[in-house]
Amino acid sequence: MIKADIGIIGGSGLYKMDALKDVEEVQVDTPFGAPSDALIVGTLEGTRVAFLARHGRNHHLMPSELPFRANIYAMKQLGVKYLISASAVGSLKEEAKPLDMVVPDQFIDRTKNRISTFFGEGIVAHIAFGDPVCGQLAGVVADAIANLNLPDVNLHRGGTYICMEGPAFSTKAESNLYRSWGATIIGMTNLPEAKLAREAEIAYATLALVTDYDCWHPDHDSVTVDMIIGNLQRNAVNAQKVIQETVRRLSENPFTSDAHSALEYAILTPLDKVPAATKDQLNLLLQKYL
Ligand SMILES: CSC[C@H]1O[C@H](OP(=O)(O)O)[C@H](O)[C@@H]1O
Ligand SMILES: Nc1ncnc2[nH]cnc12
Repeated sequence: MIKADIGIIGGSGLYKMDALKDVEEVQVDTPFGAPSDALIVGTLEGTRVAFLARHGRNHHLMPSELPFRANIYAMKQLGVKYLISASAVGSLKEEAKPLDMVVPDQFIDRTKNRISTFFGEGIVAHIAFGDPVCGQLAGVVADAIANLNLPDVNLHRGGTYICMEGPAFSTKAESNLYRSWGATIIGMTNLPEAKLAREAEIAYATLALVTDYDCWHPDHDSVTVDMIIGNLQRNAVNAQKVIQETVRRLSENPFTSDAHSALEYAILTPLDKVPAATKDQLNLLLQKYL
């Protein structure tokens, strides 16, 4: 059975991890369909890790098309306990410059069209989500960034990530509205992942890599893909260094997170009243509570 302790989801620009050794490509099937791509399981800093390109290795899936449930369930099937999500983001604050890294601690949901729960079909659960990322894992990621001292990269500990539907970027009115809410960064992918990871009792943290100033900044042109391609490439190199350092630190100091028992008091439906087909489908999440 192929196993990995740490999962890595690579976003725009990060389609592979060059430093992985003893690599196996695993086609994982889940009750929620196929993930975005094969999972690449390999050794990094002596630990087995599983890498998944969120949009597929050729970036063929839009944010609204991503199989979020399959992606998180596939990680769970491999035994992943810690999940690091690398993501390209626009900046909503002057001080968060392109190439900077933000480790957010909050999200605001502006998506319209995402399935963000494994529950339903005869079972109801409400996970606590006041602190949507695992503070311990976020701390390890932030410490890794601080320790690396990458040129032209400032670290921002904490901040709010607006998750919009896309695929079009925001209007200036929207961008300024999010700024008035005090948000730090904007992207299109991380909130459904964070919710599903919490339901799957996987500790989740975001490594947000700033590519642009969205469209609010008077001294910068509005974001276009063409404009951010160079930053995506530089960010991908930096992200791999941060992920490697994070994995090294995690392997040396593994921890138990509240996320690892998130379902303990979340399920309202008596488990003996849950339809058998639903119980089967969610077996991996429910087995420890049966
Ligand atoms: C490359 S511009 C928009 C695109 O980038 C972000 O992707 P990811 O979060 O997967 O790194 C953003 O969410 C959009 O999908
Ligand atoms: N400005 C932006 N808005 C939404 N997602 C992004 N990903 C990178 N830059 C972005």
